Amino acid sequence: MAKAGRPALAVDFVGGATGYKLRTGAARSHALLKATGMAPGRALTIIDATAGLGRDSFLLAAMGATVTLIERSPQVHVLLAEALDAARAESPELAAIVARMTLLHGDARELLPTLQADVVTVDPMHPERTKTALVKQEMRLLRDIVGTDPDMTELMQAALAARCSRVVLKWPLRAEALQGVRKPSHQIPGKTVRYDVFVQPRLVGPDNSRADGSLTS
Ligand SMILES: C[S@@+](CC[C@H](N)C(=O)[O-])C[C@H]1O[C@@H](n2cnc3c(N)ncnc32)[C@H](O)[C@@H]1O
Repeated sequence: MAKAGRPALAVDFVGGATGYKLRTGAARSHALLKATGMAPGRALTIIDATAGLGRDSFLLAAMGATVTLIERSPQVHVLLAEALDAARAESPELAAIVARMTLLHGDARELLPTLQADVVTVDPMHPERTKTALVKQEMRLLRDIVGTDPDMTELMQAALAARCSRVVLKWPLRAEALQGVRKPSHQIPGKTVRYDVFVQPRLVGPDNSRADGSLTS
């Protein structure tokens, strides 16, 4: 429930910032696309391990990816489910995007070992900035519900152990690297956040098969 005098947290794929990015074409040059390795004609499968307000997932699905969203907060999961339903009913274009999105409720640390995708994205709640006015209101509302994600290192370790070829961590531009997580392969800076990209070593099984089922020579 919203605190007195404060608006309630809302997830909106039809209007708002998400809709704006799509309408103006700004989505096509978004740094997240580069970080995930998306390119025209390259439809990736992506697991968004921290779905939150679903904006990153929606952007990726709108650009052609098939996205599995994982959210552990029951309240946020309900908001996401309702927003997906609303977008599905809004127009055939939005329904086509939503058809590429699958929402799961649960803890990604437990679900990731059961899933497989090209890319896993992780965007935990970022450390609070000293100038709290700079934190967008919707992030403050989200933090009131989900807290601070103190187990984000464990989540990153689960992501790095998952069956995927790339992990992307969204993190504040100038923040220290997460303790207990290996160095990223490279970083892609945005205006206020950066994307730490971890290219995964190719997994080869005892029978010379790779994680994707193909055989090594
Ligand atoms: C910063 S928000 C993500 C915002 C999202 N990238 C977006 O575009 O709206 C982080 C979200 O991840 C969720 N979360 C954190 N750790 C999680 C975990 N281990 N499993 C599932 N969800 C998790 C939190 O409940 C919160 O809703």
